[in-house]
Amino acid sequence: MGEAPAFFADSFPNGVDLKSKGHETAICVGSKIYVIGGADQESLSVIGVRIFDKSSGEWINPIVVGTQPKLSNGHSAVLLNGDRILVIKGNSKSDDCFWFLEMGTPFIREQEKTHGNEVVAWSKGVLGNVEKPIVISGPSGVGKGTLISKLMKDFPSMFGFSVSHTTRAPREKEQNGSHYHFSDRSVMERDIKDGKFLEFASVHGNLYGTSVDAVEVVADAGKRCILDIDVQGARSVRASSLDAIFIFISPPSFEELEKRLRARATETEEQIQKRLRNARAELEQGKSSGLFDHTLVNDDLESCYENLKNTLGLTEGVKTARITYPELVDFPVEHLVSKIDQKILINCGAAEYRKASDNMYVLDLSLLKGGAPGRTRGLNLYVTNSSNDRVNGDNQLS
Ligand SMILES: Nc1nc2c(ncn2[C@@H]2O[C@H](COP(=O)(O)OP(=O)(O)O)[C@@H](O)[C@H]2O)c(=O)[nH]1
Ligand SMILES: Nc1ncnc2c1ncn2[C@@H]1O[C@H](COP(=O)(O)OP(=O)(O)O)[C@@H](O)[C@H]1O
Repeated sequence: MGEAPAFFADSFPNGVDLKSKGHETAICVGSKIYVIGGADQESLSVIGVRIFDKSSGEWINPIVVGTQPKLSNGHSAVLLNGDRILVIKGNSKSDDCFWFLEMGTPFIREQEKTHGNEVVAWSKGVLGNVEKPIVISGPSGVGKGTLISKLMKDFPSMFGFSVSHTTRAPREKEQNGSHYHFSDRSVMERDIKDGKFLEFASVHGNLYGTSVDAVEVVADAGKRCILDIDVQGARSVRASSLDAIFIFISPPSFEELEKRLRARATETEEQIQKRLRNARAELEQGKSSGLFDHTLVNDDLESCYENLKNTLGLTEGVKTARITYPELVDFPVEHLVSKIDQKILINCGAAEYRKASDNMYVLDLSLLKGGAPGRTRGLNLYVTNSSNDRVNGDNQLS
C-alpha cells in the first residue's frame, strides 16, 4: 500500500524526532515508523495512522482504539518517552489540539494480547487537572449507595457519579442511565473487547463495568468522580492509568450486614444468600493486600458520613468546587515544536504576519496523568513572553 514515506529531516539534537510532509508526520520508534495523517487519509474524517516496518519493508494497518482526533489541515508530532507521540493539531483551540498516540504503554500491551494484532490508541490531552476520583467498595448492603447519595446531595457541584454498566435487571426505583446503564451481555462484552471499559468484573453472577466515558464525562464537567465498584474492580482500577483514592466500607458485624440486606428488600432470598457468601470473601480482601487507602466502618450512618467527609477533606463551609476553566488558545497550522525534558516549546511565530515574541508557548508535561483508554490530563500551558503567564486554570476548593 504505497511507498515508504518521504521525510524532511532527521532527529534534531534536542531529542525531537519531528518529520513532516504536508499533512503527514512520521516518527521513528525502533524499527517502526509511525505515519500520522497523510494525503491518502484525506477521505477520512479523523487523523489516520499507518506503520511502516523498516525491518520487513511492509506497511502495517494497526487497530486504532479510543476516540480519534478529527482531521485538521496540519499537525506536528513529538515522540515522548518512546511509548507515546504528542500530536499538536493546527487550526485548533487548546481544548482540542493536544492528542497523544500511544503505542508502547501497558494499556497497548494488554490490547495487543486481546486482539493479537498491532494496536495504537488515541488519548485526548486536557489542560489542567481534576481531583483524584474516589473508588468506594464494600460488601452488598453495607451502605455504599446511601453514603454516596448523601455526598452527592450535599455537594452537587463537587461530585459526579460514575454510572456503571451492568447486565443485572433494574430494581423497581432504578433508572437507566442514572443508577446504571442496563445492558445486554453481548453488547457489553464486545465493548469490553474494544477497550471501552476501564474495568469490569463478574459480581453475584452478573457483569458490571466502568466505561471510560462514565469517568471522563464527570471529569470533563470539572467534578470529582465517585465510583461504586466491587473489590475486583478496585484492584483493576489500581492497576490502570486512573490515579484514585480507594475507600473500603465495612459493616459493624456480619449479622448487621445481613439485617440491612434483608431490610432493603430488593433481592430474592437466593440473591441475598449469594451476596452474603460473596460478602465474606470481600471483607477478607478488604482487610488484606494494602489495596485500600482508608477503611470506614458504617455503624452509625451519620458518624460514618462525617468520617467520609473528613477523609475527603470536606470541612465545614466547603460546599462547591471553584473551577476556573482554561483560557482557550488558538494554535495555527504553522508552528514549530521542540522538546526540552518534559517541556514542549511551541513557536507559533512561524507565519510572516505574526511576531514570534507574541506566540511562544511552553507545554509542560511533567504532571501528566492518565492516558488511554481515558484522557491524558495534567497538561500545563504557559506563554513565555508575558512573565510566564499560565494559560490553563486550576481546580481549587474554596
Ligand atoms: N467491578 C465493578 N463492580 C461494580 C460496578 N458497579 C457496581 N459494582 C459492584 O457490584 C456489586 C453489586 O451492585 P448492585 O447490583 O448495585 O447491588 P448492591 O451492592 O447490593 O447495591 C457492588 O459491590 C457494587 O459495588 C462496576 O462498574 N464495576
Ligand atoms: N449505618 C446504617 N445503619 C442502618 N442502616 C443502614 C446504614 N447504612 C445504610 N443502611 C441501609 O442499609 C441498606 C443497604 O444500603 P445500601 O446503601 O443500599 O448498600 P450498598 O449500596 O452498599 O449495597 C439500605 O436499606 C440502607 O438504608
